[in-house]
Amino acid sequence: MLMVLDEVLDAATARQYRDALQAADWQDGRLSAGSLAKSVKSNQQLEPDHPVAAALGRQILSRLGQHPGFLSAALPERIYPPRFNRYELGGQFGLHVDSAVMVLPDSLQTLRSDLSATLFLTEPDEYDGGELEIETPFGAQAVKLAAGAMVLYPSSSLHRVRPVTTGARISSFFWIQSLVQDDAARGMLYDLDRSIQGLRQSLPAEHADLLTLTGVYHNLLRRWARP
Ligand SMILES: O=C(O)CCC(=O)C(=O)O
Ligand SMILES: [Fe+2]
Repeated sequence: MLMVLDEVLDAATARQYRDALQAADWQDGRLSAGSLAKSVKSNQQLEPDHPVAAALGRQILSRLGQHPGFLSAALPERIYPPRFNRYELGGQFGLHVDSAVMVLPDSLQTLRSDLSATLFLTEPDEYDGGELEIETPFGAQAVKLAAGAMVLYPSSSLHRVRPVTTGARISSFFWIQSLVQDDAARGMLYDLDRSIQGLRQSLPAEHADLLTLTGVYHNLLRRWARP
């Protein structure tokens, strides 16, 4: 399931982030690529412990922790500390698949990548190209979002970033280990949760059907969650 979350950051905050990032010192993205990605990757990244990256990464995590749509869609167990990349002057990231298991920085803990995320920090009209193209069972989907919006997609998908031919595309990217590993099960829980939230707008809180559906949601999550 491919999911777009609008306004993870409001436009003004995204602009502040972009300005702070533009002024930071970037390094070749190949330095952090695995052997497959290295051959197809031409972009720039900030070092994980760069002070700007560390500060903005913490702010993004705290926003996500309060974002009902993100929590419901991702059911996050662990989140990789957000990283930042920039593509310009024809920079791109060819077709690849993300590593399945990652070691969390400064820790011996691992993270299984269930979901990959890109949070766009530059507006679509600031650059040409730069679409994140994700292969899905229904064909390739090209994603290019407003600054502050984020896409979540299964880490099992092949994906690429098309060359940025003018301007610069700056984003944050990271991975999520979900409490519910199976994409289809997670998608059904998301649909159920959204329907329950919708019914809550029009039904009394103690409506018997609403209580039953809420119980079904939690009991399915209890059955499928694997912390
Ligand atoms: O820049 C993006 O949107 C995606 C980056 C990516 O695919 C990766 O770093 O593995
Ligand atoms: Fe990737």
